Amino acid sequence: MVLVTLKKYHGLGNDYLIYDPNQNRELLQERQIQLLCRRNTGVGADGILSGPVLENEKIKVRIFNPDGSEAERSGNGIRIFSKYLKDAGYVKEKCYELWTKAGPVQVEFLDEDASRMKVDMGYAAFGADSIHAVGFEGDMINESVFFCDNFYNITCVSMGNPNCVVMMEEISKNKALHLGPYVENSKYFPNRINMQLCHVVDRENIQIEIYERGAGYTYASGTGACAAASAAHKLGLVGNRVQVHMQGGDLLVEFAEDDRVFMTGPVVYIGSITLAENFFA
Ligand SMILES: N[C@@H](CCC[C@H](N)C(=O)O)C(=O)O
Repeated sequence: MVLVTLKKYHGLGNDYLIYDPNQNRELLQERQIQLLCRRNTGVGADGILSGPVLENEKIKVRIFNPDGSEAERSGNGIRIFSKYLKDAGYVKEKCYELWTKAGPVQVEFLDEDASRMKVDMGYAAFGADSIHAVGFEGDMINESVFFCDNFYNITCVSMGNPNCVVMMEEISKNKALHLGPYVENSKYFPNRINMQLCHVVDRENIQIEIYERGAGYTYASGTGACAAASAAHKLGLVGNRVQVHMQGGDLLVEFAEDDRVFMTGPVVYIGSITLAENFFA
């Protein structure tokens, strides 16, 4: 009898399952990830964090979208996985380094129960090559691009993973649901892309709606928040400290003197799940 156990956490309503290979026997296959993430017939999640894999003194995590594809990075995923590492006793320090497919990030726990963290997300990159965009050269800042029904002003940002920030006067969930699939699967982005609709409220506040690659509409995104704030910062629309307002709540994004990006926000533990023996059958 093989019992599969998972933990569930969320960051501002962006929910993830933790699959710890040290507690379970086998690695999850693409089809199993899809089944687990289904809202009505599975456990339901915006993604799966598989780890920790402990190698050469590095702590590694793999990030999977609900369609089974692997993401290079996830901001909420990093905070969620960090809380799990604390809760499960893997990490005892106040600061530690976590390795994602896109390289390492530095995490600082801001309180005893690891429910709030500040993460050094590295630098935003705006080059077409950093998101493997086709048909563009150099930085993709404030480009007018046609998607489905209209021209949109976009700024593309790699936060380790690819993001397309669409600047708009008014944003809504319906607009994200309408435009998201066209942007995600556009011919310009053969690796697909995450989309953020972004409304700049003032120099300290922006509002975003998110449509994620491999996941669809989500309540919040850490890399999405950093990408949108970075786009607004690059365009000179915001200062060095930006509150990013999303359906699920707010993340603070800060820029250092050299434009290094820091993300601060919460994580909540939901519970532990043991799958029915025949769940994958
Ligand atoms: N929810 C995330 C981003 C997850 C990965 C994304 N869907 C991708 O494929 O890049 C976040 O909080 O950053």
